Amino acid sequence: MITQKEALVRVSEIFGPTIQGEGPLIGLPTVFVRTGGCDYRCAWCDTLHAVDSKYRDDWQPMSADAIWQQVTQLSGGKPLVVSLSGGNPAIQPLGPLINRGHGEGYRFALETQGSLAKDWFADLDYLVLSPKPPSSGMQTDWALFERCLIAAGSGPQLALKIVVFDDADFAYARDAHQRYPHLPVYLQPGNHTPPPPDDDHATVDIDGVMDRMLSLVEKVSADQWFDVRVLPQLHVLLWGNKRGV
Ligand SMILES: C[S@@+](CC[C@H](N)C(=O)[O-])C[C@H]1O[C@@H](n2cnc3c(N)ncnc32)[C@H](O)[C@@H]1O
Ligand SMILES: Nc1nc2[nH]cc(C(=O)O)c2c(=O)[nH]1
Ligand code: SF4
Ligand SMILES: [Mg+2]
Repeated sequence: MITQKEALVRVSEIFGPTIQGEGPLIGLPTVFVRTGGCDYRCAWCDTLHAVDSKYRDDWQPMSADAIWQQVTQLSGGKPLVVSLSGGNPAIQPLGPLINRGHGEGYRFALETQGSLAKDWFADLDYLVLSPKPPSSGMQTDWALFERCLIAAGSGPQLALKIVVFDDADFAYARDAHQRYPHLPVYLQPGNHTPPPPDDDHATVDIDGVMDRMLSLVEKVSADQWFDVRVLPQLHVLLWGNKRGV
């Protein structure tokens, strides 16, 4: 008998329950599955330990079963939202994990930059697309982004979450909203003091982040951009750069 080898997921960390700190599900109790590896390298990435291949030895290849065991242990077997983040989780074969969790009443959200579309996006409950503004040093391929929307179809609830550091980023967010006026937009101020990957106790300049958030609110108001939400990274306000929260 031929048995098909199950594709393994490269996992950087699994943690929770905590609250979702960003975007449309902010405040909701959540378990995070953070995958390792990313096709981007944003200048200000706050999760380099799941991006830089220097840390790949820390990324465990895991089966859906093994991941699921940890998730259910953390949640005490009670269904909640599982947030798939990274790195870019779209690189990983996450379809079987999503199906497994749905069978037990869990819901799944995915955070991705929108550079890689997968058929299993249609199985998600929430797809949070976070295209990267100019300050990241990355360039958005909108055709690839579009493929993510097509793959998702009418399956998950969709949202755009855009990090804003400066005026050029704000203009980028405006443009993204014009491209996809049907998608709810969440703006979040950039953390200009992201942790170096080896030091999750690195201090955050919360005053600086809040200054940026305030100017974001002022820009939104001055622009009369009224169908948008401006949110902080709540977990950063609560725990700074600490990892695993
Ligand atoms: C670490 S990423 C992982 C998922 C995926 N690679 C992405 O970028 O959407 C999760 C979210 O954190 C945001 N993020 C990363 N670094 C940040 C920073 N320094 N300040 C604010 N948000 C940041 C990203 O833009 C993204 O919305
Ligand atoms: N609490 C909490 N909320 C988050 N929202 C997005 C996160 C991420 O790093 O992807 C994150 C995270 O790491 N922690
Ligand atoms: S796309 Fe996401 S995980 Fe990848 S480098 Fe950018 S912020 Fe970090
Ligand atoms: Mg983060």
